Amino acid sequence: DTLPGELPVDPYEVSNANAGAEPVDNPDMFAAFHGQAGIDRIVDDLVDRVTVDPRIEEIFRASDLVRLRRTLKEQFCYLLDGPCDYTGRDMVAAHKDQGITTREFNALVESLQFAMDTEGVPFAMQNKLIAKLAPMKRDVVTR
Ligand code: HEM
Repeated sequence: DTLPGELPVDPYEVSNANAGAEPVDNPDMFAAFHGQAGIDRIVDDLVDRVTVDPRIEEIFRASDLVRLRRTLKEQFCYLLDGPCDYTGRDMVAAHKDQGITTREFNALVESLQFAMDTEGVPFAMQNKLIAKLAPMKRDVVTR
């Protein structure tokens, strides 16, 4: 559910299909990310990094970071086959007005890798999440 401080958004259909991929087919992934607490730390670290990264911070200036943290935590938990549903918007809708480039996409992935390293997620498990996210590039990158 929405958290205190979240800004309202236009109505949309809530569905796990909005997460952009099916969960990983690996029962060890959720534990490898240290469960919901680990995912929460990774997402918070990721958002902290991208919002100060001079390559991309401007893109996040107008966004609702309370909502972004919540929906990213849900999405990662869902994709890692954890006990979550994703309630956010689909990847096209979430990124369509942002003019994101491939370089900017790669900058965010780099921050995610730092965040997963900091959490101590094994490299092979990191790569399985990255492999889930990589095809979403076509929905996120618009220029
Ligand atoms: C595969 C990579 C990515 C994933 C999985 C992802 C995921 C998400 C999610 C779950 C949301 C929130 C959806 C909602 O509010 O309902 C979101 C919003 C957003 N994303 Fe991404 N994202 C990705 C790449 C990027 C990149 C590369 C950038 C910029 C460099 C970016 C910038 C943003 C911004 C600024 C918002 C907030 C939009 C708003 O305030 O309306 N995202 N993203």
